[in-house]
Amino acid sequence: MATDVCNHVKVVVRVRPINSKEKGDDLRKVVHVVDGRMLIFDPKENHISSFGIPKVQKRKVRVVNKDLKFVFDNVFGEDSTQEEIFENTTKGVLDGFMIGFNCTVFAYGATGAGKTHTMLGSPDEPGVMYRTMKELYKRMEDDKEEKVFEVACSYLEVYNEQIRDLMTNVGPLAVWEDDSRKVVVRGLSLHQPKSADDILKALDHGNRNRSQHPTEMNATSSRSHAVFQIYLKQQDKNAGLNPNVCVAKMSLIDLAGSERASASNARGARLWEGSNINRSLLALGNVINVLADPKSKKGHIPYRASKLTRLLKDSLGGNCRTVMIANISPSSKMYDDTHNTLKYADRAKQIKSSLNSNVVSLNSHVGQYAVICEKQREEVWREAHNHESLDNMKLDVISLSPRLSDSLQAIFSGRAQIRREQLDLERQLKENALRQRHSEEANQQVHSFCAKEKTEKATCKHERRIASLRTTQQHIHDKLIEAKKRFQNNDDWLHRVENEMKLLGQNANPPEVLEKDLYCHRLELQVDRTQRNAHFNLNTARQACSYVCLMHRIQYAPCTRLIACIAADEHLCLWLFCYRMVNILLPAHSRHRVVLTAAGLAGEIDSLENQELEQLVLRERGVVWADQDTGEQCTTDDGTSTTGGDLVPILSFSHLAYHQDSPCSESSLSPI
Ligand SMILES: Nc1ncnc2c1ncn2[C@@H]1O[C@H](COP(=O)(O)OP(=O)(O)OP(=O)(O)O)[C@@H](O)[C@H]1O
Repeated sequence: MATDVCNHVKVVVRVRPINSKEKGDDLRKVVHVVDGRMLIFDPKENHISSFGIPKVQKRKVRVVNKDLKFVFDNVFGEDSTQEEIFENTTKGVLDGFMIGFNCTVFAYGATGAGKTHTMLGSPDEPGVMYRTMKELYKRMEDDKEEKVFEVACSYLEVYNEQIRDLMTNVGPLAVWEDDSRKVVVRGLSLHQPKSADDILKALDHGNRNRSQHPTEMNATSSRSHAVFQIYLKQQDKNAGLNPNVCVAKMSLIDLAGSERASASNARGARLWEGSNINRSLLALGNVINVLADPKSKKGHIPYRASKLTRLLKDSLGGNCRTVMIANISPSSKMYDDTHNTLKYADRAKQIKSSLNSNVVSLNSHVGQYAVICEKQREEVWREAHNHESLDNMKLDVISLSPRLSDSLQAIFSGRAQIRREQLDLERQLKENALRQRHSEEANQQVHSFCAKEKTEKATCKHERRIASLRTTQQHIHDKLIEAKKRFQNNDDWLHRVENEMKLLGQNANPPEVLEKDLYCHRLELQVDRTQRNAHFNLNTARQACSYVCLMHRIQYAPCTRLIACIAADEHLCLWLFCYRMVNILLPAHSRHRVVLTAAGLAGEIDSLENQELEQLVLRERGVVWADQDTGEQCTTDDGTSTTGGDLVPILSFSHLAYHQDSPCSESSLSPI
């Protein structure tokens, strides 16, 4: 179903009716709609209709007929209705949207060709935006028994390469990509309409803020690209423990007119405006060209060339279902513009996109998604540093610095993500080891105290459990290896960016601003790591203590006094430490209270308290280990000695099975 809904970019053409300005002696129709899919541009004599005047006399403007045949997914003639347009464009796209695909519908065409009429319409004849929302609300209502929906929308314009929130009339706003490479406009307001009519009001409100100026072709010409975005989050109501959450974005875009500045006789500010419009439309065209070119390897898609293409990055060719509505006038007055629009639309028709639904199973595919994210981030990097542009342009600090800065941002957020995953996997490994050990212990105890029939049964159960735990362990190991590889890739990528930074600076020194950027990222990562390690240590400490207490039949409760000082980054020492503390310290002293302190555990224990605790620990260590041969040594079951640095025996838990050798073995067997 999904591939059916989403296997190509749909391109439709809408021909608007001739208006009064286009009815003149020297004008004629240059578009002949053959049927619902085909039109002829600048047709030969026999197709030409010349507004009721004998055509032969009226053919003054163009001598040569191009007679170009264009085929599109749909061609709508002059008398097409708003309803028809909606039914054949966005309505179909809504099917994909409802199952989690990003969707984009945009109206392209010269000034006065009918884009705003198509997208927005009028109160009497509402356009695609309103009808889409109405249909969306209807579908949500139909599905409300099975799903929980949340809708939000935003409305912005891109005017003179600046983004402005049309709902709040605030701007300029910055566009960037978040960790998962979703396009985000910083500071853009999101609204939660209750009904489609709310939307109509919001659109009306937003449009009053839109940049409009009269042009020769249109008295109320929109000089900006208006982007209306709808975000839909849905979740199955009855999906049990594994609910599918799906968030999709639909962008409905009324582009600014694509006319050439020379044709529109623009001057001054209007000329500047026009050149910005054309620049972004040209950038959009270039993106479409690359996406449409079957020979292109799609290595570099120039999304970054304009604000518009940056905004549409996840709306063209990527994980997105796209409909382009090309609006044209049938009049020869707009001959060149119409021809250009048709060529543009024809090009867009070639885009083939491979789509993925945004449905994410909450507890699966995380690793897979992380891999995809990494790949995508690398793509950003490549895009930002494509070699052609580096060779051709002199290294320009002003233009390249922001790109490198973006790359650093992407690299470090990827890095933090991988680190978090690694830490989580390590924790899972620990837990798994703990469970295996626990099972071993339980089995041993059954063997020591129970009758033969019971031991056989217990062994069987134990073996099954161990087998399953080992499988899980292997699985976690694999994931760790995979995370390691991703970290390596991230590292390579960072080195490349660092080299670029050096190239960009002088005497192999990166520009100061980038160096600071890099330093800040490293610092952030370090803080993040320390905090996570501290939490990790704390949790591990709790588990270790409860486990060790369990083994020694000590009640693990707040009233138990065990002092464990855990050095950040050395969580493995913890096992040794807890073991010693419980095994050695407890029986020798009557104070039994668990105090867990982790270095760097900011916020939980202030430094004074920390110091006091450390001193207390050291004092107690001195007392406890005065009994031992050497300060930090303890004897394991096989007679070898371990230190804090020699962690293998600790990790194998071998010493725990032999607590009878320890000074506290007897007392530890009886609850305190
Ligand atoms: N299909 C149509 N049926 C009837 N009137 C139309 C149609 N398309 C456009 N018009 C009318 O033509 C005029 C110009 O249309 P519109 O403002 O939609 O053009 P546009 O492409 O958005 O122009 P611009 O880029 O300058 O904003 C408007 O008065 C509009 O009502």
